[in-house]
Amino acid sequence: MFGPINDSHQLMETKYTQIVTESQMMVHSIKADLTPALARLNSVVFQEVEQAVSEDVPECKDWTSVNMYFTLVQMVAKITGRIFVGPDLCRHKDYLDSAINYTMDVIAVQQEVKKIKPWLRPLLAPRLKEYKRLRQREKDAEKLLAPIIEARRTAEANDPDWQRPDDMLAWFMHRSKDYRYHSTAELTKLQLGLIFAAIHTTTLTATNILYTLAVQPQYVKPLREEIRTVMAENGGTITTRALQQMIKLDSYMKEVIRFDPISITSFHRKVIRGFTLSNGQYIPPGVTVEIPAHEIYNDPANFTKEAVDPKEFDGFRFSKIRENGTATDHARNQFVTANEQNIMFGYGKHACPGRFFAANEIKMILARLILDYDIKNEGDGKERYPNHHFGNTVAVDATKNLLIKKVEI
Ligand code: HEM
Repeated sequence: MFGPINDSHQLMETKYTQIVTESQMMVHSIKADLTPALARLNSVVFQEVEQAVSEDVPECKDWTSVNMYFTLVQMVAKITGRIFVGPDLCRHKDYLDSAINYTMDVIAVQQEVKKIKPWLRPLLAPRLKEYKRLRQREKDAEKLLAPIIEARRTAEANDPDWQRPDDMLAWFMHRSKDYRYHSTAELTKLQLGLIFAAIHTTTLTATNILYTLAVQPQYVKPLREEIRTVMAENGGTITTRALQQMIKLDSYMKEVIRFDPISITSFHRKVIRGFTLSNGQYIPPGVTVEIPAHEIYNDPANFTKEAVDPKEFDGFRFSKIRENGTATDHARNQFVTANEQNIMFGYGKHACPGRFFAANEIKMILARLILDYDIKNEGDGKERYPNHHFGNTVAVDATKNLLIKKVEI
C-alpha cells in the first residue's frame, strides 16, 4: 500500500544529488551487524566519546562561550566514524571534512535543483557549482577509502591470520557479494549515505537536548547523581548495563524531544495503492502521507491520568512510568522506542535502524558533558534558544553559543 519511504527520490532530488537513500544492504547491515555488536562495541564508543570531549571541548576553567552545534558535530563525526570506518580513518581530517560537510553539499544541490524548472534540470543541474562540488566530494571520499578497502581485500585474500575489523566498512565489504556491490565507488556511496543518515541527525538531537538543559538547572543535580552512581557501579565507565541503568537521563532526552520535536511530522510515505481508513476517508494513490508529531506528543489520551499534563515539561515523565510500571511500560517508554506514540525515529518496517547506536552515542556524550561541565545560556538568558521551523523540518539554531564551565570537584 505504501511506497518507498519519504518519497525520497523526488524529495532528495536523487537524480542529481545521487545520494543512496534506499539500500537494503545498508539497512540489513545496521540491523544484523551494528546493533547486535553494540554490546561489545559500547566500551570502544565510550573511549571515543572521552577522547572527543577532551579534544573538542575547550578547557573551560571559567565560563567559556562554546558553539554547541559546531563542537558536537566534530565529536559526533569522530565517534560515529570510529564505528563506520575504523580507527585509522575516523580522525583523518579529510574523512572528518566529508563526515561533516557531505550532508550540507547534498542539501545545497537539492535546494538549487528545486529552483530550476523540472524540464530544464537535466540540462542545467550538472552546470551548477554546487553539483560540481558534490561530485568532487564523492571523488575525494573514494580516494580516501580506496587504499583502506584495497588493503583489507589484500589482507583477507593473503593473510591466514587476518581478522575482519569490527566496523561498518568491513561489514559492508563482507556482505557486498550477496548484494552485488562490487566497486569501491559503490562502497563509498554507501558510506556517504550512512553519513547523511547519521551525523547531523545525531548532532541536532544532542544539541536540542543541551539547549533545554541550559535553561533547566534544576535537572542537573539528579541527572549528575544518576550518572555518577551508575558509572561507579560499572567500574567508572559507561557499559551497556550502565546505559540501561541511566533511566533518568533516557527520560530527559525523550521528554525534550516530545516537547521540542526535531520534526513536525514523521512516517512520510508515498501511497501506491489507494485505501480507505476506518472513518471512511479514502486515501488515493500518488499522495504523500505523514503523521503529526505535535498532536501525538500532546494528546492526553496517550498519557495516564496521574501523568503531568502533556502541555507541561516533565523531564522524568518516562522514568517514573518505567520505574512504577510493567515490563511493557518499561519497553514502550524508552528513548529508542518506535511505536504509534513515539515517532521520532519513524514507525514500522522502515523505522530508523540506527536508533540504538544513536541513542547510546547521545547518552554517552551527554553523560560525560553533564558530569564534567555546568552549562547555561549566554548572557544568563532564561529562555530556551528557539528552534527554526521550515516545512516539516525543525532545526536547532546552530549559530548559538552556550557558556560552559568545568565542574570543580
Ligand atoms: C538521533 C539520530 C537519528 C534520528 C533522529 C534518525 C531519524 C530517522 C528517521 C525519522 C527515519 C525515517 C523512519 C521512517 O520513515 O519510518 C530514519 C531512517 C533511517 N535511519 Fe535514522 N536517525 C538517526 C540516526 C541514524 C543513525 C546513527 C543511522 C546509521 C547508523 C541511521 C540510519 C538510518 C537509515 C539507514 C534509515 C532508512 C531506513 C529504511 O529505509 O528502512 N539513522 N532515521
